Amino acid sequence: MNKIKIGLFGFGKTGKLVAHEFINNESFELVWVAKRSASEDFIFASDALGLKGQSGKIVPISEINKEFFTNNPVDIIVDFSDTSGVNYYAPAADLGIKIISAISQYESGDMEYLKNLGLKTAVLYSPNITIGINLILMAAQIFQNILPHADIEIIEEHFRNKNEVSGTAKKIADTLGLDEETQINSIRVGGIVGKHEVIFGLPNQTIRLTHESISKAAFGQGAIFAAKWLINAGPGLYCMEDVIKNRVKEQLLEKQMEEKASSNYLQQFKNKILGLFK
Ligand SMILES: NC(=O)C1=CN([C@@H]2O[C@H](COP(=O)(O)OP(=O)(O)OC[C@H]3O[C@@H](n4cnc5c(N)ncnc54)[C@H](OP(=O)(O)O)[C@@H]3O)[C@@H](O)[C@H]2O)C=CC1
Ligand SMILES: O=C(O)C1=N[C@H](C(=O)O)C[C@H](O)C1
Repeated sequence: MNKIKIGLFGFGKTGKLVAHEFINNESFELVWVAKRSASEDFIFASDALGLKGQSGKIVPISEINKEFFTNNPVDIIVDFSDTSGVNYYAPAADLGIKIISAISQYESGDMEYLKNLGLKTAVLYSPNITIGINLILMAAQIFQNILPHADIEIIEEHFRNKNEVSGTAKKIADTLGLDEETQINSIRVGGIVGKHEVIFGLPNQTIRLTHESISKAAFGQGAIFAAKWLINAGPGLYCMEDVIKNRVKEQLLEKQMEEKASSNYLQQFKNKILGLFK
């Protein structure tokens, strides 16, 4: 089966781990990696990561344009750079290249821009692309519906020098209709990769939904999960919830088919047995 070709924006603290996951996944080929500055030391991302082969030619973002995309075709761009990465999406969308944007916080207006790009190609946006945090987000909405009177607070914990409030926490707050200014509590200590907790306070009990990214590899695994779905998606703007819901539907359908097949089999077996006594 043809491998899914990936172009990666960003080769920093997260991009390096994401590249590692894609290189080591046999369903994908990491074709190139674009970063802000040219690489002085390595030609390929695989070299920089100490991996065999020649995967992910490292190029400066200044080389990225329609001609580059035409000469270095990929199926999906995965963006772990920064908000400026969005400036390079349009020529890719024109060529039908799909886009996974994992930039955690966009400037105002950028989301509308992504929606417009979704008219041309499949665009998935996720401020936190781990499967786990998106399951928490889905569960938190269900809990809030069941417990409309609960007090809700969010705690987000990250590494010492993360300057901005977590984009993930803002998305959770926005989804639950919370006040970003007063109901998100940020902790910055050590090298915490990313931990989010949604606390539901009730008079006689407290419910806590917690997700912790132990390694940045979790973001690469989430991007892989998303890419395997997005490759078959039509134009539109999607989120991780769409991917997860689709997977749940597929699994329920498979289970229904299995049950139907087994009940048909049992019915045929019963008919054969009964036929022996006629
Ligand atoms: N959605 C998710 O699940 C997650 C999202 N993120 C987000 O990913 C982004 C990167 O995080 P992190 O790796 O920690 O940041 P770093 O600062 O460590 O890395 C940023 C990388 O992007 C490159 N870069 C900067 N601007 C551009 C550009 N315009 N085009 C291409 N490359 C560019 C930098 O290049 P150079 O090395 O040359 O300076 C660097 O390689 C952030 O927005 C962060 O919030 C992070 C984790 C999870
Ligand atoms: O900067 C990071 O590292 C992360 N940023 C994202 C955020 O701001 O929510 C996602 C993850 O928590 C890691």
